[in-house]
Amino acid sequence: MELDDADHPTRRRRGLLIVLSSPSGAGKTTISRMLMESDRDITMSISATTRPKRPGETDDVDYHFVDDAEFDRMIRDNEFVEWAHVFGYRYGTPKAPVKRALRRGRDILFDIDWQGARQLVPDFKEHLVTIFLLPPSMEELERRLRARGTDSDEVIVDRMRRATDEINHWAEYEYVLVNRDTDECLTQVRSIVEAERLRQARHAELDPFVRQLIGPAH
Ligand SMILES: Nc1ncnc2c1ncn2[C@@H]1O[C@H](COP(=O)(O)OP(=O)(O)OP(=O)(O)O)[C@@H](O)[C@H]1O
Ligand SMILES: Nc1nc2c(ncn2[C@@H]2O[C@H](COP(=O)(O)O)[C@@H](O)[C@H]2O)c(=O)[nH]1
Repeated sequence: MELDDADHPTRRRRGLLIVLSSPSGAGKTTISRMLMESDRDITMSISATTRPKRPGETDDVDYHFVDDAEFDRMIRDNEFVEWAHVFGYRYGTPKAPVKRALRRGRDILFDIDWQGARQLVPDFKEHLVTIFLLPPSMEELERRLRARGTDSDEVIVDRMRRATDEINHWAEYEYVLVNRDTDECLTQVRSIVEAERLRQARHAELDPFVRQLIGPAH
C-alpha cells in the first residue's frame, strides 16, 4: 500500500516542547523570533507575568500582563504548567495552549528560565527539547543588555549579577549553544529541531507502517 503525503507516518507525530533558556540578554527573544519567522509550524508560548510592560511590548503578544491577584487566581485554578519568581516578578506558562498544541501534534516554543524547564520534566519529558544559550563572554552579555536599551543601570547590574546563577544550570540542558552570531545560532537551533522531529519515539504511526510494509508473515 502506498501512502499519500498527508498520511505518511512521518507527517504525523507527537509535538515538541522546545525550551530556550539563557541568562538575560544572551539572545533568547531574538533567536525565538527568528525561529518563528523561519518555521511556521512552531507556536510561541505566551507567558503570564506580573512584570510591568516594557516600551514596545504588547499585551497578549509578548506576555499576558496580569496583576498579583490574577496571577494568584491562575495558580489557584491550576492554570499553569509551571511558574517561577524571576527578577522580583512572577512568570508562568499557561496550561491550555500547551495541551492544545500537543493534542494537535504542534510544536511549541518556550522562552523560560531553568526553574520552568525543570518543572516541565516530570509531566512532559518525552516531548521536551531543552536548549541553553550562552553568551560569548560576560562583557558581551553586558554590552547586549545595554545596547537593548530597555533596562535601567540598576536593572542591568541586577541581571548581570543573576546571570552567573542562570549559567550554573547549563548542564541540565540537552543542547548548549554559544550565541556568537544570530544567523549561526539560528541554523544550529533549526538543526536541533529538525533532528528532534525525526526521532523514532515521536512517530507513533511508524509501527503500523512498518508492519504493513513487511507484511504479516514477519
Ligand atoms: N548574536 C548576537 N550578537 C549581537 N547581539 C545580539 C545577538 N543576539 C542577541 N543580540 C542582541 O542582544 C540584546 C538582548 O537580546 P534578547 O533580548 O534577545 O535577549 P534575551 O535572552 O531574550 O533577554 P531576556 O531574558 O532579558 O528577555 C538585543 O538587543 C539583541 O538584539
Ligand atoms: N519559569 C519561567 N520563566 C519565564 C517565563 N516567561 C519568561 N521567563 C523568563 O524570565 C526571565 C526574564 O524575562 P524578561 O522578559 O522579563 O526579560 C527570562 O529568563 C525569561 O526566560 C515563564 O513563563 N516561566
